[in-house]
Amino acid sequence: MANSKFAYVRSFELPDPLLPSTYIVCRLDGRSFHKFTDVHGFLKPNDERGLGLMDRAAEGVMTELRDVVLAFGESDEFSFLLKKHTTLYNRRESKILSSILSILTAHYVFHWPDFFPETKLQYPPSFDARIVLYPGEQEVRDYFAWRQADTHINNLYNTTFWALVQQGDLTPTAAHAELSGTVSAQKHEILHGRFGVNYNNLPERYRKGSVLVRKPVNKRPRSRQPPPWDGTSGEVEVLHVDVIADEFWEQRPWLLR
Ligand SMILES: Nc1nc2c(ncn2[C@@H]2O[C@H](COP(=O)(O)OP(=O)(O)OP(=O)(O)O)[C@@H](O)[C@H]2O)c(=O)[nH]1
Ligand SMILES: [Mg+2]
Repeated sequence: MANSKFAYVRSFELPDPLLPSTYIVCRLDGRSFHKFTDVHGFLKPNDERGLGLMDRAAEGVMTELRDVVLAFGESDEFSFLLKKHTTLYNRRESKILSSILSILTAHYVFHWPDFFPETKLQYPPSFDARIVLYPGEQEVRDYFAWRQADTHINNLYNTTFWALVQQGDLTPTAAHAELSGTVSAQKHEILHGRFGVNYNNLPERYRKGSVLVRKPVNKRPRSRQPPPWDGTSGEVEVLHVDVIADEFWEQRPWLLR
């Protein structure tokens, strides 16, 4: 057969399965979003439209890939958690990573006009992605706590920085110098004392990031047999929770099953 002479090249395609019974987390991050947000006139430090669009794109991922049970987003990044025993694409790393990446990017572009009706896309935005495997529940909990701590730290810094620049008329260099070595209480004090801003009254989405949670199936099966179900319904809920810590996971045990 004509084909057989060439078919050996297939053997160069190596399998890339992710370890079974581990938690798969895929994190995406906007490529050069410093420039992208500047070119498209995003408000500083937080643009409600931009963050809403990221949430919408992440929801697209969760709608298309039912095994994604949780997502957390801040700034230009989103992390997706797949259910522990997922068999999506036979757990092939490249398939899972590239699918999540392209679904999010496509939704970001597709929904752009809904969030930025007045702003034409000047060039195609893109994202990078990585997959990390976590062996147990504790690492998964700590992972999301880590990302959310990052949100708190960055947002407090950025909010104070831009208040000093925009309202305090400091140069960016002077604002950086003023904030250098300050702890969070001092930043709260600068915001409150000098600009009358109570940080805790800023929108939750800015301070806490966005959490997208797959809702559980509510229906009880007729028979006593456990249903052959994957533990999740299709519905996705968008939350802005204080801390993604113990209580959060205990209230939603299906996420780590
Ligand atoms: N003005 C504005 N900028 C934002 C907003 N969200 C994200 N950004 C920008 O996006 C950047 C995200 O940080 P990084 O991911 O570290 O930087 P990056 O330029 O995307 O660089 P790479 O990720 O390394 O490609 C921030 O530094 C901001 O410049 C927003 O709501 N408003
Ligand atoms: Mg980035």
